[in-house]
Amino acid sequence: MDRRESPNSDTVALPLPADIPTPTEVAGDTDAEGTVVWHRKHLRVEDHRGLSEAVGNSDVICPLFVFDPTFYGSEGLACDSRVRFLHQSVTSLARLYAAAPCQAESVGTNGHERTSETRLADYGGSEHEDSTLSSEETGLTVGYGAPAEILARFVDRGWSVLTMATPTSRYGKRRDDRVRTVCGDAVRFVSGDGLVRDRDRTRENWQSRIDDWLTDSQHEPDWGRETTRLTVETGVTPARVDLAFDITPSKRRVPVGTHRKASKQLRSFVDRIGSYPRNISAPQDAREGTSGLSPYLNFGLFSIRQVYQYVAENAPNCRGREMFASRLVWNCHYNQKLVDWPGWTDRAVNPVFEGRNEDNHDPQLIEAWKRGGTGFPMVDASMRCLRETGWLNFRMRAMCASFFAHILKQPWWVGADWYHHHLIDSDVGINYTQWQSQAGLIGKPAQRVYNPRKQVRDHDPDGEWISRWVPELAELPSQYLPRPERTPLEVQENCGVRIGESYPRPVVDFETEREAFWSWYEQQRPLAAEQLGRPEIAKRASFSGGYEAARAIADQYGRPSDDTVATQLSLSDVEGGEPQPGGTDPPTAQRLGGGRTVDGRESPEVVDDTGSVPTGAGRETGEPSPDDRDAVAEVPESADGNAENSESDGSEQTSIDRFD
Ligand SMILES: Cc1cc2nc3c(=O)[nH]c(=O)nc-3n(C[C@H](O)[C@H](O)[C@H](O)COP(=O)(O)OP(=O)(O)OC[C@H]3O[C@@H](n4cnc5c(N)ncnc54)[C@H](O)[C@@H]3O)c2cc1C
Repeated sequence: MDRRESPNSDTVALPLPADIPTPTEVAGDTDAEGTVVWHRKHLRVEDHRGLSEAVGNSDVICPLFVFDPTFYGSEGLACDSRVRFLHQSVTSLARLYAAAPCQAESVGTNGHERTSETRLADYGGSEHEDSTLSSEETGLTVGYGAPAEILARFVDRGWSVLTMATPTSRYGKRRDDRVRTVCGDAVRFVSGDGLVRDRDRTRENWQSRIDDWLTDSQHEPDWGRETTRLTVETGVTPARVDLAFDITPSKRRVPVGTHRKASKQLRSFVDRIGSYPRNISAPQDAREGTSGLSPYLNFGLFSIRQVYQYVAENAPNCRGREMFASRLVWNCHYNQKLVDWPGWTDRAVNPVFEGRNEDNHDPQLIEAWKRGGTGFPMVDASMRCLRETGWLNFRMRAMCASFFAHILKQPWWVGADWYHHHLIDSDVGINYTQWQSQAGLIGKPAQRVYNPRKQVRDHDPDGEWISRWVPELAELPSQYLPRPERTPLEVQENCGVRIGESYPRPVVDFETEREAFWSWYEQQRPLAAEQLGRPEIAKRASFSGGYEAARAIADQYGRPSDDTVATQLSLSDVEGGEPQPGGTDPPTAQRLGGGRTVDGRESPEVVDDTGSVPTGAGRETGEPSPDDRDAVAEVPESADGNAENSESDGSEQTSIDRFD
């Protein structure tokens, strides 16, 4: 296993068929049923529906994790620091299984030598951060190879396979399809994450479904049934894979992937949840002030529900608790989008915007953005922080994405892939959907454009954050940080910071590019809105307000009906004639409470299901606009009460008035 010569994804290394005993052999009972619990992302033993069902219905279980070579080759977009986090998490999971209170059997690869003992549970998890595991410490079978081929070997030996469904795209989707093909009825993907998969119109009553799921009892394995757990000792361990692929993490301050650390992080966050609302926006406050749970949630060391319920039971009733809970719902909301349309990673959700900025592709601008050399200090500090630590708060992620797409005018997916590579918490369901949203590819009537200079004044007025990440600006008096290029030469001389030499001038003119974007977006808006009126595009966009929300935008902002036919024809050209998923059902009326509608009529009613205060048409369409509540709360209000427009150099987002 060498990273430079990564094995073909069809390679099956371990375990070999001869290593796998049948359930009957393990249990010593001819009627014994055995289930492989295949872990992919939900790396935990609590609130895990697949595991609970397996323990409830089988005599023998075999928890399995497969290291898939594909993720270590060209399709593996993760940086080494995230790979290391995964390896630590798998190790920690193996230790949790080893401590599970069940009869434990293990077979070695050299001739079925069997050991057996009963272990006691210690669900606190281990402190160990290294990925080495002695045979006593592991209760997890670890394979290396193409998952479908490894699972098929278990199926051939009489095992069934249970796994938790996860929102996937690209390779993950192909892998799961292949597993279904190869294993047939022997494999079941169970939905245990609150997302809706069992209906076409997934957004109908979505909020009440998710509320029910969040407050419902957790799935707990009933170990008292005397289930036997089998471990096939394959010789593959996270440490070995780490070594074989020469995983060399270079980031600093990366969280450690163990269940114990995850629990500590959650407990410590609950102690400081009261100050969460005021720590969200400024990047230096957010580092310690938000929960820091995203990598643990992404790899599933906790379920969203476990965190939600722990906070509900242990945190004081305060605004911070409410805001945090709404963000857990956003996690589900964005992941539901990926369930509804796996194309989010590759194509613009609104066909009007397919290919947006591809003609402008400029490797030098992209490089300046990636390395933090754009001449906009807040962007540069954020991009350097991302590369060095693998984390940024929401506002800085959104600002850099907005800057990349609207001001540098570069293809959104290049930026999204860069985030996906560097973020320790990269969750395909959130990262790519957020990118498309920030890059304006959905076609919502109002589109936010962050102003990086305003962000300096609002969130780093003393330059603490900027000095840390852009040390060449540390000596520049802080009043010049929003626009270093306007620093008088005399001041530059005195402080020793030469703009254009030690720090770059802006790579583009912000105001010109923003104006160009606004007028372009204004032109595109009717076309984009009209597309949202098509059921298949509404399904893709997956607004929390469902089809009705998308239809409402189409009705209010789409072209007059006379133009509709011509527009649809030209738009299908834009789409390149690709097949459209979904049917053509007209939207049905939906009651969601609230009573206001986009066009002022009575029903259908739509609701903002996150409890946030969305901007522009978001509020009207039921599409949550993450972070807006905080943006509004934290920007001082101007005399006219319009918080967003209080800056002299223009607002950070297009106002809805601009379009009306
Ligand atoms: C362009 C862009 C890309 C993003 N990519 C990711 C990603 O890959 N993975 C990821 O977890 N978050 C992503 N986010 C959302 C958000 O920035 C992070 O969830 C948050 O910064 C993680 O830190 P935390 O756990 O301390 O957050 P907290 O504020 O403590 O939030 C708690 C949890 O709520 C969820 N959450 C918070 N904000 C959001 C949001 N806006 N949308 C959806 N869920 C949210 C996350 O699971 C998070 O861990 C992205 C945001 C943007 C603008």
